[in-house]
Amino acid sequence: MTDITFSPTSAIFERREALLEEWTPDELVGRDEELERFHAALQPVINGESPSNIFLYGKSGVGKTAATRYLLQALERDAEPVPELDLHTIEINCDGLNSSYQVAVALVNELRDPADQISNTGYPQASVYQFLFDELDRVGGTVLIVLDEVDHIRDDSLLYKLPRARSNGDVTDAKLGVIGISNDLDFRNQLSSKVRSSLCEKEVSFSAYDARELQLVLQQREAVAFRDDVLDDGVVEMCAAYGAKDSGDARQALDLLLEAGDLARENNGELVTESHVRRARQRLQTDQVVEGIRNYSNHGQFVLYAVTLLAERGDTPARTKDILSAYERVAIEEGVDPVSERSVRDYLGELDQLGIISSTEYNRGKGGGKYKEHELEQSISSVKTGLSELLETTP
Ligand SMILES: Nc1ncnc2c1ncn2[C@@H]1O[C@H](COP(=O)(O)OP(=O)(O)OP(=O)(O)O)[C@@H](O)[C@H]1O
Repeated sequence: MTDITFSPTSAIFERREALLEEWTPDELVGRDEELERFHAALQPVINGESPSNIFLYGKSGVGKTAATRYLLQALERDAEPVPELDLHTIEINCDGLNSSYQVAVALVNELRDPADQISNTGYPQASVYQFLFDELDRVGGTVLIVLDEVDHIRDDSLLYKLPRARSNGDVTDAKLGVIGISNDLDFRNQLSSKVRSSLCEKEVSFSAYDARELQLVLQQREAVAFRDDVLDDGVVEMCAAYGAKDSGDARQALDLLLEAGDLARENNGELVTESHVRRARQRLQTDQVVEGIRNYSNHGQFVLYAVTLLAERGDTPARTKDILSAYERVAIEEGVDPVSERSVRDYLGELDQLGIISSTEYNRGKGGGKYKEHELEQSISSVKTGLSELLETTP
């Protein structure tokens, strides 16, 4: 291998990390309405009253976690000089902690000394709850517990117990407030009414970002992340417009700006242009497609592989019956029983919906019947990258 060297390049970025997920801005822009309602719901805390339980919901990347951290930091700062207020906040992400039991253990451990932690098994549920209530009383004062991705908890016993702990007399010395956060818009409706009424005393819904709000978010990061005047006119507006059209997710809009900056840097450019944004978007979409295929069911992947084989031979667009025969050969080679024709049609429908293939229906007129033709919507190489794990095991 020839000598490879790395030398720092600094024409584009000033602080690239300001575009990464972990970076927390000092000020949260574009969320005025949400912040106002959330702020009002937290007001009892600073008044020394019992906190309300608050439920935040909205799609992914709309600033729920960021808003929570931002407001709780401000609340902690303003509570500090108030002598009669002793405020504690705890944040737990419930992703990966799938039961009330596991979340309760995580909360106990968060409140306890590192030397005094408990394990995830071996105690009856009631004992773990008792540990938790004891810890809360020991800490005392006002305790706000943030349960991010709360919809990952499969049973609702903790969600019933915790918000009512004080009124039920389980906790006497601490004033407790639960802040539940969820991306799953159905979660709230699926809760039993008794859980809903206590967990969701105050609700704050977070709307998807529109293009104007995304522009504010991006401009705030641009000022920190990029060198002066490196972004060409229209770059921020374009990222914001794509972001609003795709999903209204700030994370995706920030990723797009980062990828555009990376592309400009890879090309040794001195400016990030709209053309970089377009290419960055294509790259990110390809990444998403590859990821989508990777996580797709086995038979779905076999059907897609059949379409890919036909595409490689130049036989696409192909009719459903031809894909069906190709799929059956693939399944047999893989040593699995093929699924029914009906299921293959369903997979083709799903792949069309996902934008991985495109399907067109033809009608041959009277007596001729209808038929469909399918072809890949994505490049053969990105589809094969997505199918790579399957292809590795194909004899
Ligand atoms: N208004 C904003 N101003 C600045 N950055 C923001 C804003 N909203 C979101 N972000 C950034 O976008 C990313 C995603 O935001 P956040 O994690 O708060 O979303 P969320 O609604 O909690 O969704 P998820 O559950 O998917 O995390 C974070 O990096 C965050 O810093």
